[in-house]
Amino acid sequence: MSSVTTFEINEPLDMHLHLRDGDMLKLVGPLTSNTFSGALIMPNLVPPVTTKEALLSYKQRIKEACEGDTFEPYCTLFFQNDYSYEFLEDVKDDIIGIKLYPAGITTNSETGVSSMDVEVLRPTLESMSKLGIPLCVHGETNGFVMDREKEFMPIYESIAAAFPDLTIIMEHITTADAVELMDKYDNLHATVTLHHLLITLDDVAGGMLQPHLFCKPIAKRPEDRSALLDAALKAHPKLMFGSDSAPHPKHKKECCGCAAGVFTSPIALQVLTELFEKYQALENLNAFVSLNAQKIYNFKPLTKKIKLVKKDFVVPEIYEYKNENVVPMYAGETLSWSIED
Ligand SMILES: NC(=O)N[C@@H](CC(=O)O)C(=O)O
Ligand SMILES: [Zn+2]
Ligand SMILES: [Zn+2]
Repeated sequence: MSSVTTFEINEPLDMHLHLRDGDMLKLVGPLTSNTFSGALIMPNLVPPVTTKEALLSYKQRIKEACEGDTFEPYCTLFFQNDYSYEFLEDVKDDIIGIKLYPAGITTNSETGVSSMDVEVLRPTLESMSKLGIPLCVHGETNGFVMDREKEFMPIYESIAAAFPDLTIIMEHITTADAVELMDKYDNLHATVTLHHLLITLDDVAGGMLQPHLFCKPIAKRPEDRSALLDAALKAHPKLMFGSDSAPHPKHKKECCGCAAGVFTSPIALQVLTELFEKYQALENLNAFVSLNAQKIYNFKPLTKKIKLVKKDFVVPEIYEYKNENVVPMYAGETLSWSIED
């Protein structure tokens, strides 16, 4: 049996990424821009990105932090019920989509929408649909934590049915229900993270509590992980890679009241390669981390070829810059694939 020792990924894209701001942005930005051709940047800053000025200046700060002529930040706005058609028309070419958060459901979502009623959301969604602006959604209710995504499925259905021309992305799906729903409406798509392909609730809380694996939505059951993994390994055309890499400083994770978010940027491509190799699905990896997103969002990314080699990579215990720091998933562990320098 021949075993693969090198693998090339073209134009890797991370379609759900948190880069934060200030020194944290300077710390984590390069850890994505070194290997990815582009990424969809989440707008949940404090305060969230809701104006053209905030959007353009954030994009500029990202470009500076990422020294990016080889990395494109695809920015998003934080959904509001009262965006006017004229405003959206004006900002359309500067964004890849708009991110909708139910109020208070996850990190920095306090100013999200308080009703998911289609009629309440209609004005903004109608304009987005007309202008061809995709809608990205954090799809969780405020129900029992393991059922929040499942309970959100009827809401996705109501939006998908009411706005058949609106491209909708169910962000960071974690359940078999969401995988199933994706095929029911032409306009429904999804991102899935690396960690949700790997872990279940058992890894988070089955033994000693693992704060670095705590995120929203919480990791679910083995059967959910299997459904996600099956869809990813076959590069289901409506599914894209979105790391949801969400850095929080170590003291906000290793404490009482741990912040939600798993930091995976520096290990994402190595671990994806390991995973797709393990299941003999490497031929589908380029579609999962790039081509599917290009088709769904209809764009051409910057050219970038990343070569992975089968060589041990010891994941740093911590990444630091000035007063900021962040602990990556698999800190201190050894991965079997590395990025070639
Ligand atoms: N996923 C998370 O647990 N946290 C994200 C927010 C989000 O994507 O919901 C963050 O911004 O920290
Ligand atoms: Zn989210
Ligand atoms: Zn996120």
